[in-house]
Amino acid sequence: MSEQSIISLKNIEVKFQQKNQLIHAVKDVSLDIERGDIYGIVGYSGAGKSTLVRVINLLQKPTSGTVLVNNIPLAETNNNKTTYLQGSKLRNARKKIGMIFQHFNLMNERTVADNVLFPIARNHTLTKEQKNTKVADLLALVGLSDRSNAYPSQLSGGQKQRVAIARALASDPEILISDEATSALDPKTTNAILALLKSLNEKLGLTIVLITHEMQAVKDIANKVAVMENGQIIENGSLLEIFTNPQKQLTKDFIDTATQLEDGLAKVQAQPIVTNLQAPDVLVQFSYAGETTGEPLISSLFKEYGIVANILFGNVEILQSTPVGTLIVILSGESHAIQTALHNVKEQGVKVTLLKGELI
Ligand SMILES: Nc1ncnc2c1ncn2[C@@H]1O[C@H](COP(=O)(O)OP(=O)(O)OP(=O)(O)O)[C@@H](O)[C@H]1O
Repeated sequence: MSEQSIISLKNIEVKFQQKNQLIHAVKDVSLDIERGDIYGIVGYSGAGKSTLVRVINLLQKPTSGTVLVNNIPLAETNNNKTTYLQGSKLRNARKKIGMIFQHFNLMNERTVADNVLFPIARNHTLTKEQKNTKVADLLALVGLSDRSNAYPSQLSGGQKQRVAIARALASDPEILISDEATSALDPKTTNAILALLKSLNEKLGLTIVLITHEMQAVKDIANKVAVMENGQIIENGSLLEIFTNPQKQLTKDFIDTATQLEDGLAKVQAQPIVTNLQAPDVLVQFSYAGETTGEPLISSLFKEYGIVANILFGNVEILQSTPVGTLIVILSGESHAIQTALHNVKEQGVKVTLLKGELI
C-alpha cells in the first residue's frame, strides 16, 4: 500500500453460492486508490465491477481479502479467517464513502431538498438551520438551487443524478463511488455529469471510483484506469499509460471504441482508394503521444523520404494534458524509402501498425 492510498484492496475474493452453482465474481483483486484519484474501472456487464466496488464500503462482504479505507480495516483476512468491521465503527467508516447509481435511487415521495437532507436528518450535531443551509449549499454546488421543492418525477435524468450526487455528498464523504452513474443518460447530459464529478474532485479533493462499461467516460475525467474481465483486473495504470500502450486485447477494444478508431477504420477500409491499394503503397496507422505530433510527422515523410501521405482518418485527444493522436494514412513512394521512413518514425517513438499492403 502506498502512503497516499485512501483505498487499499488486497487479494479480494467474492464467491456467491447459488443453489447448485458457485459464482466466483471477484478473483484475487488487489488495487490501491490514492487520495484525489478519479479511478475508472472498466469492463463488460458481468465482469464483477459492481461487486468489487461494493466491497469498498462492505455493502458486499468479501469472502476473503483485506479492505482498508483511510487505513481502517473494514475487512481483514488473517490465518484464513476473515473478520469485518461492524456496528457504529462500520457506520462511521461508511459515512466517508458516498455512492451514486445508474437509476438514481431517489425517494419519489420526497422533494429534492428532503432527498438531500435524508442522510443528515438524524444528525444531532447539526441544528435544523445548519442542515437546511447544508442542503441549500449542496443544491447550489450541483446547480439545482431552483428545484429544491420539486419532486423527482418532475426532473430530467441529469437533474435526478445531480440530486443523487448532492445526497451522496451530504455526509461529507472523502470517496464517491459512481456505479454506472451516466449509463442511463444521453451523451450531452453524460458530459455535464462527468464535468460535475471532475469539478467536485478538484474543489473538494473528492476521490472518485468510477465504474462503467464505457471507456469514453473514463477517458474524459479519470487519471487512472483498471480493466476488469471475468472477476479479475487484467490491466491497470495511469490513463496515459493505458491509452498509449495497452497490453490486453480487451483494453485495446475499449480504447478503439472510445477513440472511434474502430468506426474510422471500418470506413477507411471500405474506401475504393484502400480496396484498390497497389504495391508498394501501404495503409498504416500511426499512434503517437506527447511531443511527437501529427503534422511534422507527415511533412517529414515528404521532405526527408519523398513519401506522400494521404490522411484518411485522424484523431487527437488530450489526455492528462498530453496530446495522444492516431492517424490512418496511405503512404506512396519508393518501397525502400517507405521502409526506411517507417523504421525511423518508430525510432522517434511513434507506434506503426501496418494495416494493408506489404513492406517489400
Ligand atoms: N448477490 C449475488 N448473488 C449471486 N450472484 C451475484 C450476485 N451479485 C453479482 N452476482 C454475479 O457476479 C458476477 C459479477 O456481477 P457484477 O454485477 O459485479 O458485474 P458488473 O461488471 O458490475 O456487471 P453489470 O454492469 O452488469 O452489473 C455476475 O455473474 C453476477 O451474476
